[in-house]
Amino acid sequence: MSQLPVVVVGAGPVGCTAALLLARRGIDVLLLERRPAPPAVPRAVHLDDEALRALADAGVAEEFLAVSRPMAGLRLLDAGHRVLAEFARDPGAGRHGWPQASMFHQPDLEAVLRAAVDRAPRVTLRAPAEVTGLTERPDRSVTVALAGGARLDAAAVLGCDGAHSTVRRLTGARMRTLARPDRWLVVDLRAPSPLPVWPGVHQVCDPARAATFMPVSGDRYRFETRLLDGGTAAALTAPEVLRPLLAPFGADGAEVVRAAEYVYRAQVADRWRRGRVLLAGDAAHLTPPFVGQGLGLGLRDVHQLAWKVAAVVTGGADDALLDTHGAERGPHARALVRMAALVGGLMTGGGAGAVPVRRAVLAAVGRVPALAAYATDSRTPPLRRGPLVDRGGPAGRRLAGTLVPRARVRVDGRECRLDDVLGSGTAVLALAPSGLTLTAGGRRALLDDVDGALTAWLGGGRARWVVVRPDRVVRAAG
Ligand SMILES: O=C(O)CCc1cccc(O)c1
Repeated sequence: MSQLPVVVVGAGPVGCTAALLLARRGIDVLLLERRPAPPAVPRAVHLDDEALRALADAGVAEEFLAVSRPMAGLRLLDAGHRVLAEFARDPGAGRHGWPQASMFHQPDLEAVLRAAVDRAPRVTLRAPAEVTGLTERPDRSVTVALAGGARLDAAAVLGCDGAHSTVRRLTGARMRTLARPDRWLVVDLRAPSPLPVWPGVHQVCDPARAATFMPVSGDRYRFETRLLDGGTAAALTAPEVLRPLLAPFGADGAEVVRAAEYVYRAQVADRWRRGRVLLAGDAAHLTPPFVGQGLGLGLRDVHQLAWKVAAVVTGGADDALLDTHGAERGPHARALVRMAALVGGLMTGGGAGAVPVRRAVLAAVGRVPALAAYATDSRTPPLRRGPLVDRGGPAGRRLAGTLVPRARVRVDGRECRLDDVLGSGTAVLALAPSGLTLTAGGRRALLDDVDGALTAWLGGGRARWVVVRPDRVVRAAG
C-alpha cells in the first residue's frame, strides 16, 4: 500500500465527507483548509435521502439527523399565495429509511463533520494551509506546494475547495455556463416563536416578485427573492420594504440574521481530472438552488469517487478507473444543474403572460420522465452507461445507474438496513428459489426482505439480480 496520504483540499462538508470516506477505506488523509475556522455564514439548507447515503457511509447520518428536520416538500404558490401545485416528500422513512428531504443549518452539519474528522485517526486536518502548486511526478503521485514554501507528496489530490477552487485553476479546468446567472437576495431569519407555516419549501411563482420561503431547522427560516433590474440587497432589506414581503409567511417579526446578494450560477467544469488530481463539489459545479441539489451533488461526487481513489492508490486498480469520475459525474451534474435552471425559470420566469403557460407546464410535468421522477419521488437522474454502469437489457435500462434502496432486511435473525450488510466492495443481490440472496465480501447470505421493498423494487425493474457497486449504485441488472 502507498505510504503517501491522499490530500483533500477544502474542509467544507464535501471535503470532510471525502476525508471520512477515504479513512474508512484505510487511507490516510491530509485535509487542507485555507481558512483558520469554518466560515460563520449559512449556505446549504437541504439534502435528499440519496445524499444521506454518503453521510451514512462516512459514519455521521445519525448525527446529521439529530441536527436536521424532515421537510414536507415543495409548494408552488401564485402571486396571491394560493397553492398552484405541491410535490410532497415523505417525512417518515422513504425508500432509503430516512425522510426523503431534510433541512438543516450548514454550520450544524459542519460541526458534525469536523467532530468526526477530529475523531478519525487516519485524518489530519491542517488549517490554515493554502495550496499554491500541484506537480505530477513520474510515479503518478502529486507534489503539493503550500504558501510559505512547504511541499508534500500525495498519492492523489481531491479538490473540494469550493466555487473559487484553487485546485480547479491549477488543473486548467474551466467552468462552462449552462444557463444565465440570476441575482437574488438571500435572507436568513430567526423567529422568537415557531411560525405557523407549512414545513416545506414555498416557491412564489410571481415573475414580478419571485420568492422562496422555507423553515430551516430550530428557530431558523430562509427567505429569498430575485433582485430585479437595478434592485439592490440594501434597498430590499430596508425594514419597511422587507417586512411586507415576509408578512405572508408570518415572518415579519423575525430577526434578520444575515442578508446577502447571491448570484445563482449554472456551471459545470469542462474536465474533472488531471492525472491523480480530481475535482468534486462546488469546485466542479455550481447550481441554482431551485431543486435543492447543490450540496447533494457534491456529496454524491465524493461518495462515487472515494472508493475509486482508494482502489487506485492501494494498487488494486489501474489509474484508468479515475477516468470514470468525470465521465459519470459530469453528465449527472449537468442534468441536475440544467433541471434546476429549467425549474427555476418555469417557477419564476416570464411576464404576466407566463401564468397560464406555467399552469399548462405544471400539468405536463408528469410526462417528462426526469422531471416526473424528481417531482414525485425526489429521484435524481441515473448515471449514464459506461464501464461501471451497464444499462443494457430491459432491467439494466431501468435499474443500472440508480441507487439500490436502503431497505430493511433481516440476516441471521438480525434486523438491519441493506447498507449494513452490503460491505465495502461489490455485492450481488439475487432472487433465488430459496429467497433473496446477497453475495458480498466472499460470503453468501439469505436476506429476509422485511417490508418486501427490495423484491418490489427488483420486480418494478423486471430484474432477478443486480450487481451493486461500493457506492450503492447499481452496476448491472438482469
Ligand atoms: O424538491 C425538493 O425536494 C427540494 C426543494 C428545495 C429545497 C431547497 C431549496 C429549494 O429552493 C427547493
